[in-house]
Amino acid sequence: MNIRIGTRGSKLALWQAEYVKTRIEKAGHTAEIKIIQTKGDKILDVAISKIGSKGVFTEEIEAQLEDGNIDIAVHSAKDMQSELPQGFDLIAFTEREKVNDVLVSHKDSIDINDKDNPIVIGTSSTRRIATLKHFYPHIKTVDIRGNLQTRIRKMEEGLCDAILLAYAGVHRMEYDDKIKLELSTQEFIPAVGQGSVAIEVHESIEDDKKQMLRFALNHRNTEYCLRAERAYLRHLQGGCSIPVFGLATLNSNSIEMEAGIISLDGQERISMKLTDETSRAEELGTLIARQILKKGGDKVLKEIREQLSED
Ligand SMILES: NCc1[nH]cc(CCC(=O)O)c1CC(=O)O
Repeated sequence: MNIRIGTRGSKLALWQAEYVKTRIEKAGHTAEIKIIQTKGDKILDVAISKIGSKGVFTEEIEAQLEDGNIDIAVHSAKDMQSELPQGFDLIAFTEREKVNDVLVSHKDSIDINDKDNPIVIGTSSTRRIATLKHFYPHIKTVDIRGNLQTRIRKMEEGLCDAILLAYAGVHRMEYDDKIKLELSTQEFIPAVGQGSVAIEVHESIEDDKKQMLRFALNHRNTEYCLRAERAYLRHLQGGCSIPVFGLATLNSNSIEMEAGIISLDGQERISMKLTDETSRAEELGTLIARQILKKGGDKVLKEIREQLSED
């Protein structure tokens, strides 16, 4: 079989597409990569949250899937909305990379606890900003956009002392030597889906192709975790600009998930941990979401939505 892979053209997106291509080839098939420009790639000077519509990085790719010009689209799982447009589905999740966030810097000494000379951290993620405000209130943050290469340049030009990023992306772009600190997943619980690559298809895909792709690309344990986390996100209706977090892990026969929400100012952080049978991954995600809402998450979520729509 030959699989046509659609992807954005960023370096990280291309790494993901190449990775998927190699896996398909190892399973004895062929694959080719088609780069697709999205609205999000063209508009670089406006905050994503202000471009407006959902799916600024996916619309054009989904159009190609629907028209049958490509068979699959490859995305960072964490960038995928919790509910896809009608007719689209995620059919595989690749084995998850280490899930931590890390501090990347060109400087030798980076001390996140130094209150006398607090470091300035570059990040645009509401989850990371709020988490820093909660656990490290002395730290200042500065907005930083662009791909990893651009962010590192801006940091080196003096915008900030360090940038806060997902280990997975830093490692894939081979900047490991700039990692100065690994944040604990107890404080910095990652974004839903962080570290895994998701395979999207349109429902018109042939069954045998779909099965081959699942066999070649899907990592079962990762899939259970991602299904739990995405169910959590779906129930909260959290988009990528809302500081919610969730991390599921598998033990021998059970799935454990810790998830929560944090107010934009970092003051209120609601989180909880629950365990269930692996086969009940989605129910677990939904249950945690319900409990979080009940524990005050509904109020925090409402506040966040109001604050985000004001700016
Ligand atoms: N939101 C951007 C994004 N989407 C995926 C990754 C890389 C790692 C991953 O796939 O989880 C990143 C960068 C980051 O958050 O540091």
